[in-house]
Amino acid sequence: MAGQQPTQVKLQHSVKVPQFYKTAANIAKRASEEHHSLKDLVFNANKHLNIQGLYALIIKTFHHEDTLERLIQKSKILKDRKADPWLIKILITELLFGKKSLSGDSKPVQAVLSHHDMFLAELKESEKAGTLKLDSYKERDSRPRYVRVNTLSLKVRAAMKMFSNEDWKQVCYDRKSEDYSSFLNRVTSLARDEFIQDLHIKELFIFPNKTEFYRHPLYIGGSIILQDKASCLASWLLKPSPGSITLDMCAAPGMKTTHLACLMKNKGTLYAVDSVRGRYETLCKQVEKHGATCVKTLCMDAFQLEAKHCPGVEYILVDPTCSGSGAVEQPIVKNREKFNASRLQSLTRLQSKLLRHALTRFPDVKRIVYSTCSLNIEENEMVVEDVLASVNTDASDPIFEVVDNKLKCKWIHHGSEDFEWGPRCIYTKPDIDLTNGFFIAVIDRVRSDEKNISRNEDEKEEQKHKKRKQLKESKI
Ligand SMILES: C[S@@+](CC[C@H](N)C(=O)[O-])C[C@H]1O[C@@H](n2cnc3c(N)ncnc32)[C@H](O)[C@@H]1O
Repeated sequence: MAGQQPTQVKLQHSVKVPQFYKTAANIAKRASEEHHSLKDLVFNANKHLNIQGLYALIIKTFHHEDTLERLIQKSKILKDRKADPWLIKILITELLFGKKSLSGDSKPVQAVLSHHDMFLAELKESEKAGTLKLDSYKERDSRPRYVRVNTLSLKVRAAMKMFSNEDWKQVCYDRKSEDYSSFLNRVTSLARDEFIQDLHIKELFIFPNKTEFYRHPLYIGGSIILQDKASCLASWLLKPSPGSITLDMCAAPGMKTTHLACLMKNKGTLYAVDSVRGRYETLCKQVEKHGATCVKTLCMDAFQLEAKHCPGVEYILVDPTCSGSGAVEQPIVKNREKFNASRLQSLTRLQSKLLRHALTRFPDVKRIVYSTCSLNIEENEMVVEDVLASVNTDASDPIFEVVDNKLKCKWIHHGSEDFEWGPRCIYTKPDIDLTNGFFIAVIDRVRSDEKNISRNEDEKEEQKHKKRKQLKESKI
């Protein structure tokens, strides 16, 4: 009997590190060292894995990164071992700050387990000595919790009432006369049982940092959405009118799409496009969950998108893939030079191409919002400058212009003064605005583009001709 035991143990304990941890380590490494967007990497991971759990474990690893590096150094766990340092960090995080257990017979798991007592003792000692350093990463995320009411299923007043019935106390102020700095002071001093309506976006409520809403019935039922204020501002500044035709060119996972549908009161048509299948599927789920019935989703490359796919588009949101350098949950780039050299260039190329496509392919468009969650001028003002210069061929009589936005007097950070129109854009800054870092430019058509219109007329004529020819041929 005793001889059978090892076989049973082997069946339960794999000698391989579970795929979940390997994926987590790989994503953490790429997000940290190459500065890929953490959210993009997680969303694009193998969909058979628990995506939410994966994201949570990586975030926890970043939260504790300083501590983990100290433990690795003190334990010498990596010495004489070929193990991937990120895998070791992920495993220690799971053991100390996550599930608090690890299973399997793989060498990295066994190595981490063999240091368990030492890790615990070390943590205890630093805590006693008061030297348990708070991670810089954790300190950075002092943002409050933003809760956007899905006005397609719940009125703002009704939501206020529901929260008040749950014993939340609403901080009241006069939204018309309040200045932005005093408002920010109110937000920073929210008590644990208080919430406040946002100064700019009336459907947005602000709760204290890290208030848990994932199990709240309003969240589960799709009546509230947990969306950072900076992200809400992009759709809010585009403000498509109800009944209009709008295009969300880089839509997944759909946070801004569902907000746009609310602003349009589900009237008109909102085309929501994304080219990555997995992300597109999430977009469809979000649209359905939040009752955004005016949305038509399209899984396609935005560069293939022409006016015939979404006729009459008046408003366009261009929110492309970016470095995510403004996102608070994004780890600090360790190898900035490597990142700058390789990735920034390809990102800015993609961003310019998408914005140019939005400006030149849709003859009825009157307003475009370009936004990124990056604080790099290369991905923001420089992209806008580059595209406007190529589209406005006659600089003295431009077709498109960056215009002032509704935040003019109630905002602190604007775009760079190195660009004549820079101060008309806005930046949100984590330490000031208590949001993710974001850039938003509102671009209006100020005159029609005759060349483009005539080209479109030509295209229409050509299509009519083709149809007539096909009809003739089918009759013969
Ligand atoms: C920053 S995310 C958009 C976030 C989204 N607007 C939201 O608020 O939830 C950028 C998206 O652009 C998509 N994307 C990138 N290049 C694209 C292209 N050529 N055509 C369509 N979608 C593209 C990516 O798949 C990604 O989902």
